[in-house]
Amino acid sequence: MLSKREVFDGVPEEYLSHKERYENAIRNSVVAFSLVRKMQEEGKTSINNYRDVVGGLLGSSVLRDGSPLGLHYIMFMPAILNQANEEQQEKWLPRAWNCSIIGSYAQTELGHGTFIRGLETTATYDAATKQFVLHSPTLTAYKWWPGGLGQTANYCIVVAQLYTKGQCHGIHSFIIQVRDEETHMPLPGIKIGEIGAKLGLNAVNNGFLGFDNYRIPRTNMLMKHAQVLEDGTYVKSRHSKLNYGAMVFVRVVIVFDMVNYLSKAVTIATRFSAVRRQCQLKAGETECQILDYVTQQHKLFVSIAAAHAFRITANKLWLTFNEVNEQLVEGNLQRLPELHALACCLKAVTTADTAACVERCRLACGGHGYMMSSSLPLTYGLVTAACTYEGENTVLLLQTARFLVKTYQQLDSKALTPTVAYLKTAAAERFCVGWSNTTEGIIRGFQVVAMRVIIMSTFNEEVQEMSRTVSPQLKEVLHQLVDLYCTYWALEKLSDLLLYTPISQKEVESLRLRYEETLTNLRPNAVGLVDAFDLRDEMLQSTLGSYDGRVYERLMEEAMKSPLNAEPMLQSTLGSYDGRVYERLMEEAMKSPLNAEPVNYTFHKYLKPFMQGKL
Ligand SMILES: CCCCC/C=C/C(=O)SCCNC(=O)CCNC(=O)[C@H](O)C(C)(C)COP(=O)(O)OP(=O)(O)OC[C@H]1O[C@@H](n2cnc3c(N)ncnc32)[C@H](O)[C@@H]1OP(=O)(O)O
Ligand SMILES: Cc1cc2nc3c(=O)[nH]c(=O)nc-3n(C[C@H](O)[C@H](O)[C@H](O)COP(=O)(O)OP(=O)(O)OC[C@H]3O[C@@H](n4cnc5c(N)ncnc54)[C@H](O)[C@@H]3O)c2cc1C
Repeated sequence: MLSKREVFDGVPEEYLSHKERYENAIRNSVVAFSLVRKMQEEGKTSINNYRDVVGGLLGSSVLRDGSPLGLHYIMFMPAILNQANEEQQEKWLPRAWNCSIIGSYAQTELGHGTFIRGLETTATYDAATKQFVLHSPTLTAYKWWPGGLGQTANYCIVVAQLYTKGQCHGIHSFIIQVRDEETHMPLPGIKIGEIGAKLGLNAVNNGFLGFDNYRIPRTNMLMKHAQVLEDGTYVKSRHSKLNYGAMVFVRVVIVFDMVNYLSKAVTIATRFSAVRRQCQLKAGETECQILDYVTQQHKLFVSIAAAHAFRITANKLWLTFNEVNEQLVEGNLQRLPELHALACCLKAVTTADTAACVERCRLACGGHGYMMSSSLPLTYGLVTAACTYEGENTVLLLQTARFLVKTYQQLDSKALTPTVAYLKTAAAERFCVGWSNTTEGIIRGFQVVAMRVIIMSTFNEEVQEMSRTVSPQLKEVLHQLVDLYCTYWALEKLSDLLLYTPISQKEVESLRLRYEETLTNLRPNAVGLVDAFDLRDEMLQSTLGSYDGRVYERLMEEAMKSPLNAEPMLQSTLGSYDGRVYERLMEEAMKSPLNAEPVNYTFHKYLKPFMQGKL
């Protein structure tokens, strides 16, 4: 539906100013998300399947550098669903769902991201007026990063330290209006703006937000789990981490996003490698397709396998997420720590691997991969952001490690849930069972090492299952992909396997041979495998990766669109000699042209009619 709409104006985004990019993004987002509303009216989408619909739109080329409306769907609505009581959901969800209000999620502050218990924003209950007073006591307490908050959202979920009857009860969430619904002007007591240009996601309109003793009604605290009664009495949640549910949801969604980005990148690089010819094996011969070089296959094929492995794992994670949430509704919190550990681990592993794979795809395209028109630099900008947002990867891996160590310590006393059941056998098998160079053998080795096993065994099990119903030819290719994924990681993580399993030098050598043979066996199907991702040219938006292979013609056509470039400046807000990091970040943010006016014209022209259902 999107590709039939007139959303592109023909000028590559790279040549637009920061402000124009925002304005373009609002226009395109309104067109794209009005489709969600249309599908909703036609009964084609509901709150239950909107992950697919919204995920698809956000991953589409129309919103190729992100969307200022993304957070509204990805975090604002899920936070209301997860943290608001029934009455609050009835009040806010219909308005959010039809976009008559647009929201963001404001948790991170200028001085605090990972350690959320250390947030500085306060929400102090005033029983006399039945209001909370929101305040940012310092510069480092300013909210910093929330998507769409700069000039787009008029509401947001704010995470703040709750004070009542003189006591702090830790961080809680509040729904807060930041702009007037009619004029879109910031409300008194609210200081709001955009944080400025970034490595990628420049259309997202990430914002900052400060409060000057700003008052909201008591009922704007999200009270599904913990409550503040009218007289200021605090009622505790049955589990302090239930309020973190929206973060867990987004971590699951991110795994799906990575499948999308990885399949795009590897489609572009594989198609290009079939077109590109470089070097002669013998003088006078035609130059070779670079896809025929084993080194090139080594760069690319693991990404094809990983895209399938991640998709299968994402689906399984989604099922687990829904199962555990159903149990939470029934009051059973037993699997919450497992879900948290799984979501942290898979978000971290898939974003880190995707970022590495996308960069390899870019390098695999040589100089042309460095062109913005290849779409690979932009894709890298998007995936590397995911290594940081929604929980920095190292920190998330430490959360999973904490859960694994705790589980391991209780191995004999506790029944293990399916995703960690391998710990029991792995502990018993360590060094006792010999090494085997088969897929199952490698998985067993990784169970001992306890790394990446989730993804690998899920991929293997699912392919075994599929093999029962598909043609022998397809079965063979699917098994080659699983083999490739497992042998690749066995060779990458040799030091772990050498430390913790009895793998021998001879077995390592034969593993290398097996890996190279699998690359060669996959070569004839490489282009077919990426075609099978079924990504339309309009979605890829790449000069290198289009289906028809007109790489050189497209590169020239794109080059012809270039105006003269302004010279870039080399400056850093973070690294100056005087250490005025936060002051400089704020000074730079204030230079953003978007902050020069309190309301951008796109609000009146697009957002407001959209929010009022007139578009
Ligand atoms: C298109 C996509 C757009 C995406 C836009 C991006 C949006 C954002 O980035 S929003 C901001 C996201 N921010 C973060 O993700 C912050 C990361 N930090 C955290 O999640 C947490 O602070 C933490 C997990 C690193 C630690 O939390 P903390 O409260 O300090 O934890 P404690 O040390 O007090 O307790 C640890 C205890 O709690 C368990 N736990 C932590 N989180 C959860 C959870 N979500 N669910 C269940 N359990 C959780 C943890 O496992 C520990 O348990 P025990 O070992 O039993 O003590
Ligand atoms: C593109 C983008 C969009 C975002 N969107 C939003 C949004 O919509 N809403 C929102 O609220 N936030 C948002 N964020 C903020 C994001 O959630 C944080 O940046 C993220 O949680 C990491 O926190 P930080 O920046 O404070 O990093 P830090 O925690 O300061 O990390 C810096 C370094 O310290 C290390 N480190 C930190 N703690 C530990 C530890 N305990 N042990 C070992 N190492 C540690 C990290 O590994 C990292 O190497 C966004 C960020 C980005 C980049």
